Amino acid sequence: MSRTARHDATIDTVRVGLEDRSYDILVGRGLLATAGQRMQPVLPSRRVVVVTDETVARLHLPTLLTGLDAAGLRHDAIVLPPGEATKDFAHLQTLCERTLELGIDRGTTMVALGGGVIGDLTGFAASILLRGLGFVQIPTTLLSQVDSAVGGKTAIDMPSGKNLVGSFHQPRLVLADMDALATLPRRELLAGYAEVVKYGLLGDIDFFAWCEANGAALAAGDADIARQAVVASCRAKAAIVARDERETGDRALLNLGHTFGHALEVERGFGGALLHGEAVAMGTIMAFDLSARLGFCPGQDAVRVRRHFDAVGLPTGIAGIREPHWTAGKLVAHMAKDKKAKDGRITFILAHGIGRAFIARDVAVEAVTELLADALAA
Ligand SMILES: NC(=O)c1ccc[n+]([C@@H]2O[C@H](COP(=O)([O-])OP(=O)(O)OC[C@H]3O[C@@H](n4cnc5c(N)ncnc54)[C@H](O)[C@@H]3O)[C@@H](O)[C@H]2O)c1
Ligand SMILES: O=C(O)C(=O)C[C@@H](O)[C@H](O)[C@H](O)COP(=O)(O)O
Ligand SMILES: [Zn+2]
Repeated sequence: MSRTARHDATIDTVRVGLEDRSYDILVGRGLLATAGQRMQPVLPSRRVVVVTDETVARLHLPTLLTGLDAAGLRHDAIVLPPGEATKDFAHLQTLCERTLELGIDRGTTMVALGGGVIGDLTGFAASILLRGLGFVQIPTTLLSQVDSAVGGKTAIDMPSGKNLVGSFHQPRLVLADMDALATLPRRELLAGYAEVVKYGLLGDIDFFAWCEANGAALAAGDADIARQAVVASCRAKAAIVARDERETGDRALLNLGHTFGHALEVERGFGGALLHGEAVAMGTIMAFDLSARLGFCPGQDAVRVRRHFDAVGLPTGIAGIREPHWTAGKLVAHMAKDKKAKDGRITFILAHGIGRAFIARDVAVEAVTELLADALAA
């Protein structure tokens, strides 16, 4: 079975079906405080190393540690600086050295407590430490709950591109505690929402309509709407990952908005001026605009996508972030380093309409350059 889902009063369970690497995603409240007991069945020993960032450590680490104590688990914590700049080689080295100094063994489990930065970095460290440790994801941002904690892509950024060094390494459990979202700044909530909308845009027009109806409430902090969004997103991602774990086909659809978005992130630098989800929102609009220009997609669908991102308060154009030295050519050069590129050609995720994304390998670079030049001039 590729996935299952059941509901038991407060906790939803979504199964990621990957044979002997299958695992559950639990979505609900109070999961940090009960994490030790919930993790125990997937731990090879009673020892865990929690990795988090300074902000999350202050807000949520004490609750998690209480939960680990309650289950009698031995734990250490490693706290790193917050932000995208931490997802680099230097912090990977620090994390590996500090973990090894703790005297771990192959039965030790790494626990990522935080957003996608901590999850991607910790997952990658877990995949290489002692040639592979188990790890558990405890995502605390909307983005990490709906996307990065699920599916086993782990990575660090390189100066030349996003996620260019990494591995596929599935977690053994994902605990998405909805209580954690209560402390998340609105800008981060919105950035995560861009990846929620992605699931509707790539394959489910009804879910996009749900987003149009509920996005404003989610952005305003409605916890029940957020929970529904997390469950629906995890179901959508689990289904894709179960049929294409290593992105040999369909999984590339999850990259909708990312060919453009990653190029914007690299050009802007990894310092927080542009969040990943914000770049994905801008990139998704560009992908729909390009689809419309190339005649694949009705122009009204591209307008509808832009209108929704605009309505919830996500940035929709690059005017606010571009710097004077940016050119369409530079952005295209970044895209050429994208991991989806094949035989020297950039791969794009385009759409025949809302909910109908497809993988396009033969897009004329002139059309992309023209679109970017227009966006830069707007
Ligand atoms: N592996 C994947 O499949 C995948 C998918 C999507 C994105 N990503 C990656 O995820 C990263 C972005 O993740 P992100 O958006 O979670 O960013 P992040 O990890 O930088 O977290 C955003 C900010 O929110 C703070 N924070 C986290 N939880 C909080 C909470 N509960 N309350 C208050 N503050 C909190 C963090 O300290 C940080 O400053 C990018 O590097 C992106 O490439 C990976
Ligand atoms: O899980 C996936 O597959 C994704 O593409 C999810 C994306 O939201 C995420 O940003 C991912 O890290 C991008 O992957 P990459 O392979 O382009 O680095
Ligand atoms: Zn993403």
